[in-house]
Parts: sequence; structure tokens; C-alpha cells
Amino acid sequence: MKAEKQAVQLFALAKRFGKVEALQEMTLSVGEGELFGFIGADGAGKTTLLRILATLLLPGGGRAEVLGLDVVASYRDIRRRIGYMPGRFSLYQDLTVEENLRFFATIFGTTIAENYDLIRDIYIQLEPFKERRAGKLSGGMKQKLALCCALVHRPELLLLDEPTTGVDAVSRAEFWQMLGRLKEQGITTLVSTPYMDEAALCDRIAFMQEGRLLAVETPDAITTLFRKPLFAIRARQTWPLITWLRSTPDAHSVYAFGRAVHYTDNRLSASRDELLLSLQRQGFTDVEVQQIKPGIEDTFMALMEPERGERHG
Ligand SMILES: Nc1ncnc2c1ncn2[C@@H]1O[C@H](COP(=O)(O)OP(=O)(O)OP(=O)(O)O)[C@@H](O)[C@H]1O
Repeated sequence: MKAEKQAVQLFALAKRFGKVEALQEMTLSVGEGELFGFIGADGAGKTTLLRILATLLLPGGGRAEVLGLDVVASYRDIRRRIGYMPGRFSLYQDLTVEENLRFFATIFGTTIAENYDLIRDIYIQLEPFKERRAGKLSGGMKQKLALCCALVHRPELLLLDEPTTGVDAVSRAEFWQMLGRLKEQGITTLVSTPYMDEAALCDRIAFMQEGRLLAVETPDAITTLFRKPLFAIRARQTWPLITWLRSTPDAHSVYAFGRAVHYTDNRLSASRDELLLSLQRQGFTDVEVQQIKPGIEDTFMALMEPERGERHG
């Protein structure tokens, strides 16, 4: 049996821009064939990391290897073997769909026909618009074309920087189905996203905050890092509810979550009935309290808590 190989390895990788530490000694391995997600808010360092792996930015400290090659010493070889889709669209707006694709194929010394089987599923959806200029496509279509362009030279590794940001829900779902199919073809994908529902579709995810990895786990396992009792609370008035909960001494975290408020209590013994009673005593009406299983987003918020706690005093 073939030993498991690493597609990407970071060894205390660091990058600083003036005073900002965009990446702080990050160490991580991503195996061949993995669909790996980076989750983090704006400024977490996701773009910086992907740009270093795409050999477009030099590391400031530490080392990174892509497909077993050093990103500084072997940048030319790496560029031939990876596909990179930057956050802002990489397309030529004045070229048509077909011209864009042909352009990207040509710079890699290949043709659309040569690798058509890889892009076929995606390109079929674009074909009716192949004479249209890229600038005139919808957001979802642009993103599919950008993915085709990143794939047309049959890369072994795909680096996708927030590919679905600002794209409608249907196109987002279709895009992730495509990533699943690419995985079946053995392509390793590193993708950054601010969307927690997308995190659940990855083999493993890394939570990032201020250039650091908070946790790296499978989507199922990551929620076990959430250890405090979690309650979903509803009342007639949401904002007074949030304000009051935040003022209570045992509150650990309180945040709006859809129409409910997700509340964690510092006491492991906190009970639903007790909470319900104290809310009713405060005069809240139509109160519902339910102890729930934490999801990926709850876990992410909880792991970010130290800094949030400071902000909330
Ligand atoms: N070229 C640069 N010059 C100065 N600061 C930079 C530069 N690039 C990134 N930064 C800073 O580094 C930090 C990480 O930025 P980065 O773009 O990697 O984050 P991100 O997680 O990708 O967020 P976003 O989704 O906003 O791009 C931020 O504080 C950002 O302002």
C-alpha cells in the first residue's frame, strides 16, 4: 500500500506586514486528496497563507512545502502543478468565456480539449454563454469559469480563496458539489471560506484567527472541543434578552444566532429549568429555553472567546 503523502506542509510559517503579524508560526500538514477548509473572519490570514502556497508571496519566517517542494526554491515547478483561484476574480473581463479558458490553457502549454474530461461537468453549464464576455456573467457563472481556468492544466492541488463569497446559495451548493467531484478524481483542495455550512463539507477544517490556528479537526470532531452547556433561548424581545444575559455573572458567551440567542453558562451544572425561571422572573415573555448540541459555528465562536470576552469587558 502507498504511504500517505502530504500535499502541503507548513513548518512554523510566519509572515508580517509592518506591525501586523498576518501568519504566526503556523505548522500544519494536509494529506494528498484531502478537501481542506480554512475558516476565519476577515483579516485572519487566509489570503496571505494561500498566496504563499501559490508562490506569489514570500514567507517571512519558517518554511512551506507544496507537493513536497519548497515554495521559495521550487516556485516554478509548483506553479506548473497547482491551480490558484484568487478571491477577486482572476478573469479577463473583456475576453469571452471561451477566450479566457483558452488563454489559461495556452499559458500552461495545454489545450481545452486535452483536459476536457476534468472540466466537462462545470464547462457544460458555461457552454451556452461561451461567446459572452466574462465581465457580463453573473457572479455564480464567473466563479465557475474561474474554477475551469484554474483546472484547465490539470493541477494536482487547487488553492481556492473564498471562491463562494458573495455568490447566491444555489451556486454555492453547485460549486461545492463540483469540489466533491474533483476530490473523487484525486485532486487535493485547500479552500478558504467564511461560511460555516461549507466547513461541514470539508474532510478537515482549520479555524484561523489573527494569523494563528485555533484548531484543526474533522467537522464532526471539532464540535467536541466545545465543552460548556449550550442553550438556545428565544423570547419576545431579542435585544433586551441579549443585554440582560450578558450582564449576568455566570454568562460565558451570548450571541444572536438566527432568531434565537445562543448562550453558554460558566457553570457545568446550569440547567434549562433554572434559566427559564430566572428569565421569567426578569419579566421576559414567550420564553423558550432548549439545551442544544453545539455546531461548527458555536465551536468557532467559543474558541475565539478569550478575545471576545475582553471586548465585552
Ligand atoms: N500587502 C499587505 N500589506 C499590509 N498588510 C497586509 C497586506 N496583506 C495583508 N495584510 C494584513 O494582514 C492580515 C491578514 O490579511 P489576509 O488578507 O491574509 O486575511 P484574510 O483572512 O484573507 O482576510 P480577507 O478575507 O479580508 O482577505 C490583515 O490584518 C491584513 O490587513
